[in-house]
Amino acid sequence: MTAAILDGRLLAEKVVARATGDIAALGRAPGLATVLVGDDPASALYVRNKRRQCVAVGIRDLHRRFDADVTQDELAEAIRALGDDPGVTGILLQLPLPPHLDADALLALIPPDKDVDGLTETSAGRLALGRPGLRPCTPLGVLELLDAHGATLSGAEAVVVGRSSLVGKPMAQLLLGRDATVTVCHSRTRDLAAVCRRADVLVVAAGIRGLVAADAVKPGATVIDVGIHRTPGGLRGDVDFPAVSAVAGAITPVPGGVGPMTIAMLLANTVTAARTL
Ligand SMILES: Nc1nc(=O)c2c([nH]1)NC[C@@H]1CN(c3ccc(C(=O)N[C@@H](CCC(=O)O)C(=O)O)cc3)C=[N+]21
Repeated sequence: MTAAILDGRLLAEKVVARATGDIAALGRAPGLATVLVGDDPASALYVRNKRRQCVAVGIRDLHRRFDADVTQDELAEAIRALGDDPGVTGILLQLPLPPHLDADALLALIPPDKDVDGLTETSAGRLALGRPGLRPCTPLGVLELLDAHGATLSGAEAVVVGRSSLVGKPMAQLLLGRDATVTVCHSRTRDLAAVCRRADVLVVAAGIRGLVAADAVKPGATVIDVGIHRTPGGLRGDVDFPAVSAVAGAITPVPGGVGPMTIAMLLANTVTAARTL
């Protein structure tokens, strides 16, 4: 079998087109404040892509950049100011931060209704309790990919590999919200391959290159690869793509899978936040 390729670039274009229409209907431009600290090249690249796409759909680009040695207090003051600014409808604090900064304390300063990344305690609590709120972009993008493919989630066996606050945990909760039977695996999971083999829907967000091999995939399963690793041969994911695509029913490529969807859902969340503010 050769798996169907779930094209994240194509689907992202559709989500972006929808956001563009929604912004036109809104009648006023949302404003997204991206906050970048230091000059990690990967973070700088992601933020640049986010800003470029914002501008393309009619979101005002309210970028703030800080040197790597910025103090907690300076950054806190800046985030508070963005929170108070009515022209700022969304705030994204790019992670990771340099080790001397307390990311949780800074995230806590983002007003929940401007939390377009869905990472504040309030947003996480709303998701955990099944209440309306802003959801983290990457898991939301994964759900869009699954829906566009026509994957059945209700009653399905879903396995999530990874338990981060950014992806694994919210992913599991979103899948639960869609009535999947959800198992979460992590670095201490005994016989990872055996658990993964149960999955109809397998979402891999472990941050370990090539972690999931063909023997961890049930024939016909839908495999979503959230990993992203820069190698001499190009970008690779957490899934051994050549081997797994011979077994799976559908699979996301890296690049061109989940990554573009993450940015598209940020734009969608920015529209949602602007509408409710
Ligand atoms: N507060 C916060 N929110 C985030 O959403 C966030 C973050 N911090 N920190 C880092 C991760 C990573 N992330 C990606 C976004 C887009 C691509 C993306 O567009 N990837 C392209 C390839 C781009 C490339 O060439 O590197 C693709 O997969 O096709 C990848 C990764 C968002 N993150």
